[in-house]
Amino acid sequence: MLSYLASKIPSQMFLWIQEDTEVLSCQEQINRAIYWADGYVFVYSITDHRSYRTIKPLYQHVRKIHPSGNIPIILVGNKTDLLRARQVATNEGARLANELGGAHFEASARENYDGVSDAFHHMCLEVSRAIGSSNGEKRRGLHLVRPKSPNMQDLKRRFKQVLSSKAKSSNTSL
Ligand SMILES: Nc1nc2c(ncn2[C@@H]2O[C@H](COP(=O)(O)OP(=O)(O)OP(=O)(O)O)[C@@H](O)[C@H]2O)c(=O)[nH]1
Repeated sequence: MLSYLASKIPSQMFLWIQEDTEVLSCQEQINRAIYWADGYVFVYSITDHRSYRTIKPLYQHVRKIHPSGNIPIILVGNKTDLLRARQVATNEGARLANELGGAHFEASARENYDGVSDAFHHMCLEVSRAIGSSNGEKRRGLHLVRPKSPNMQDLKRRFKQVLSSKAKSSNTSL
């Protein structure tokens, strides 16, 4: 879920976060959750090309935290029910997934749960394969404390607050 949330955050957000002491802990929480995740589901909307372009910087952020790169990822293009509003072609999604080393899915969370379920089923198989082959070694040399219980709703609310306060301050400085 973290990656889902993260996929909605503009890449510049990470820079803003670094500049803002109050929000630093928020970034830290995100980084911890990234560190501890067993797999990543990157979600974009097929009706919003900007959301698609956000995936790569987010993936690079994840790779900074996991330089080895052998963490399961999948890429999901959501909102396939909105046929006429499509801005991201299926082959664009497939190409990016291939570049990032993961599988590509398209789904409509509104229409039915089959596509969502297929994507998560695939992710679960990949995660169990990765955990099975890691021999319990994965988290040795731990440098980040495991988050107790990431509250994604709270994180999302805080991100929205930060975005709106940044928007307000840039409006007033114009
Ligand atoms: N048509 C359609 N709408 C969807 C689909 N998935 C989500 N939505 C709608 O998209 C909007 C945002 O969905 P949320 O679940 O709130 O996702 P979010 O991450 O908060 O999205 P943003 O607020 O847009 O960043 C809601 O109005 C949902 O009903 C989908 O597959 N198809």
